[in-house]
Amino acid sequence: MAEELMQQLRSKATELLLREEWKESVQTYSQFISLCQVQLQKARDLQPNPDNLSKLDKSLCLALSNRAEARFRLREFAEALRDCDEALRIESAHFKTLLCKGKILMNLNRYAMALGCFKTALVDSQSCGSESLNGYVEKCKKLEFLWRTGAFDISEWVMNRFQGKFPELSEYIGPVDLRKSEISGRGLFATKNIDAGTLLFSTKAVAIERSILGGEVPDENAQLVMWKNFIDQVNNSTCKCPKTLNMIGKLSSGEEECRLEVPDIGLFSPEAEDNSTSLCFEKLDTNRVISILDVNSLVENGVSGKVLGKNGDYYGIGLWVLACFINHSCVPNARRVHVGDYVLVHASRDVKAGEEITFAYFDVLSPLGKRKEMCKSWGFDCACKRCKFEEEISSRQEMREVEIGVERGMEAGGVVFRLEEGMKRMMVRGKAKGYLRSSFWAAFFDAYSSEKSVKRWGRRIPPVDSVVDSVVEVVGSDERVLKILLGRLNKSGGVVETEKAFKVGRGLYGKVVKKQAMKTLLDGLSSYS
Ligand SMILES: C[S@@+](CC[C@H](N)C(=O)[O-])C[C@H]1O[C@@H](n2cnc3c(N)ncnc32)[C@H](O)[C@@H]1O
Repeated sequence: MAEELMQQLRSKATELLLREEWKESVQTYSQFISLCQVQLQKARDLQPNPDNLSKLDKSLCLALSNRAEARFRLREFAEALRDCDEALRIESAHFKTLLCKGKILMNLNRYAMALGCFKTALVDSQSCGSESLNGYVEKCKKLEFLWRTGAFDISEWVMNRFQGKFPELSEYIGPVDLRKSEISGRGLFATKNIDAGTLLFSTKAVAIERSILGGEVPDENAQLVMWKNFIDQVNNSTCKCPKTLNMIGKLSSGEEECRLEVPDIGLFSPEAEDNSTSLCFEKLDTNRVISILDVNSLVENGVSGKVLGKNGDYYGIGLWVLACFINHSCVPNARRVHVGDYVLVHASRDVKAGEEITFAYFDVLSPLGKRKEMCKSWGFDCACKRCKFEEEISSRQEMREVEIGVERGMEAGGVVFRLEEGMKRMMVRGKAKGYLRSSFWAAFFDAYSSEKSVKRWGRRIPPVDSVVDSVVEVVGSDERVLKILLGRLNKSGGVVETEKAFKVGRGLYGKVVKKQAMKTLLDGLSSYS
């Protein structure tokens, strides 16, 4: 009777699996597995018949393996892994299970462990002769190497004008660590001296919601739908994966950041184990999820971000957990490049060991007043060195004169001239000069963009090079600054300027774009008006 029922359930579950009806297949396999486990127990207790036991064990192992495959397709990775481990306890070299476990681990970016599974399966695969297994081994080796070394290279894809598949990327944590921040709560810090363009980390989104939002005024309804879908996705991920739940639980929801614990950066490594032994874990309250997303989600085309290979109307919002620990500064030193579901964060200028890694949450090539407004909309007051310095000199006559010039629509060259003269009188030097040039960048940009203006103001305004140097020293590489530099390069074309353009380009796109591909990007930028 029981045998007959088991037979029926097994046939039905297999059929559902073949029809790719994953959810129903999981349900039917679960019924089969429960029944099989009861039968096994009975067989052990009552009539220890080795043949019968072995037959039941084999059936159970295969059912667990198939349920794992269905759960994998449903992206229920934690449960799928549990099934694999249970199946492997019955038969340690079960080919199908090893393959499935390897695929799950690869999806979780746990490359070293995945490679272990594929290699064990390979030993046993002579009889199976699996070509796809060799493919997995090769892919996994490559990703494991990237994860260990951070030696990313997206040049080929860039040179193909972003056509075809995204380059294969892995997660990676470079020379950074999490510590208490003087800015607010926790922050990310450089653990050694880093030069512009160095990859700091790469991480895959927990969730991303994308849409094409065209038009001048973004459609509010479409944005609301996106936001709702995004929250659902995050809730879904936390329900399916205890590690994701644990990571998201560590993020700030905006209150009393100074009291938040500093998590070990290892928690965000793909190789970190889920430290929950059971799958019964607490859910995050939806209101808390919303607050966490409010504080931590990033738009793909943010001021310090660049989405490669997408058009202008494209809009994406996502959650990349390690990036959530990066505080804002008006003197930022990091940028991000979005490639597929990954975000690659790199230094946008040279960074010293121990320095905090910071993003520009908004356009920092803007004056103090505007930056203060933007900070307010983010819910904090910025207390960076640049803001403090500008606050201190804001009442000086020289600064008032520059502001009046801007307010009254004075010619850009005139504003630049007033600012430079004012800085001389106030004896503003070094980095502080870069602070003010960055704040009045719009005037510099306009003054250098027009031939007429350059001719008219001639030597009364500083050369492009020195302004670019001081602005990049303060805010790191920026597309608008690079465009001005490239405009100048098109006219003069010197070796020094070319080298400088490449260095600023590295700060903008990161060293993951090598020289030839960088040239493609720079050419695109200089032809874009
Ligand atoms: C993405 S989180 C950054 C990490 C956060 N400090 C933590 O401990 O999790 C963004 C939040 O950090 C705080 N924050 C970031 N930059 C700041 C700044 N320059 N000044 C004050 N607070 C800042 C704000 O509370 C903001 O909502």
